[in-house]
Amino acid sequence: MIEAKGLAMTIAGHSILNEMSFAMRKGAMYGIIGPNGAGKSTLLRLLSGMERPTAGQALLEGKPASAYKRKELAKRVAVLQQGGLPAVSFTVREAVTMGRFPYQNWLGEEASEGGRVVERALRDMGLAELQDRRVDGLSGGERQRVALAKVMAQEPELLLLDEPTTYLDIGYQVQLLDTVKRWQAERQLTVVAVLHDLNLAAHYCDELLVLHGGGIEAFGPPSKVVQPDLIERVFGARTVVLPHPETGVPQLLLLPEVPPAEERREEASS
Ligand SMILES: Nc1ncnc2c1ncn2[C@@H]1O[C@H](COP(=O)(O)OP(=O)(O)OP(=O)(O)O)[C@@H](O)[C@H]1O
Repeated sequence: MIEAKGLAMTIAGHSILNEMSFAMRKGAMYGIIGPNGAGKSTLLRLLSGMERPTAGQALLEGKPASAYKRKELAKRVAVLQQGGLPAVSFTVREAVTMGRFPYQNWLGEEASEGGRVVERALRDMGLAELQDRRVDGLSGGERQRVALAKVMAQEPELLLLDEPTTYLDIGYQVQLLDTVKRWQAERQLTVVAVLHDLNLAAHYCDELLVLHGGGIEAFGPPSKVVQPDLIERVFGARTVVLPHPETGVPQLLLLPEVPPAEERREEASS
C-alpha cells in the first residue's frame, strides 16, 4: 500500500529525515513514534503528498501521490492534521458533510449514499446531539471528534492521523481509537497515526515505526519495539515495561528520578 524509497527531507538547510525506506501493508495500523522534533509530522505530510521530499519517493499503491488527480487522491487518502479542525462557523453536520467533497459534483451534490455515510460518521463519533451546533462554539475535544468524523466521511483507503488524541480526555481517547480500529477491520482501512502515548500505540498498532536522529531507530510489532533500553535511548526516559494484566500488551511505567510526592511528604514529616 505505502512504500518509502530513499525518502529524505531537508527543511531550511537542516536535514530532518535522512534517506529512509520501508513498506506498510494494506489494512494494518501503524504508529509513528519518536521524540519532539523527530520528523513524525513531516513524514506524515510526505506520505500524504502534501509535501514533496527532497530525495526519494513515497508511493501509494505504487504511484507517487503527485501522480493522482486531486479528487482521486482524496478518495484514497484522508489526513487528520495536528490540531484538527479550525474554529469555523459551520455547523457540525456541515463540517462533516465537507468530507464528502471528492464524491460531489461541481454543484456540491452527490447521490443519496453521502447522507448515510455522514449519519454514520456523526453517530460513530458521538456527535448526533451536537450536529446543529456551530464548530466555533465547541470545545477542543469536541472539535477533534468532528475532525475525525469529517475524514471518515471521506471514506478513504488510507487514514493518516497526526496526534489524533490531543485535546481528548482518556474516555474519548479510547473511544476514538476504538472507532478507528473498528473502521480499520471492517473496511480494510490502512491507518498510520503519529502517537505520543506509547501505551495506546502499543495497544492499537500492529507495528510501530520509531523515528530518532533523522532515521528509523526501529520498525516492528510493539512486543519488539517497546523495550526499556530503546525507550531510554530514544526518549531519554527511564521506564519499566510490564505486560498489561488483561491483554498482555507491553505497557510502560515511567521511572522519574524524583521520588513520588507522597513519599517525599512522609519523609519531610518524620
Ligand atoms: N517549515 C519549517 N521550517 C523550519 N523547520 C521546520 C519546518 N517544519 C518542520 N521543521 C523542523 O523539522 C523538525 C521536525 O518537525 P516535525 O513537526 O516533523 O517533528 P515531530 O516529530 O512531528 O515533532 P512533535 O512531536 O514536536 O510534534 C523540527 O525540528 C521542526 O522545527
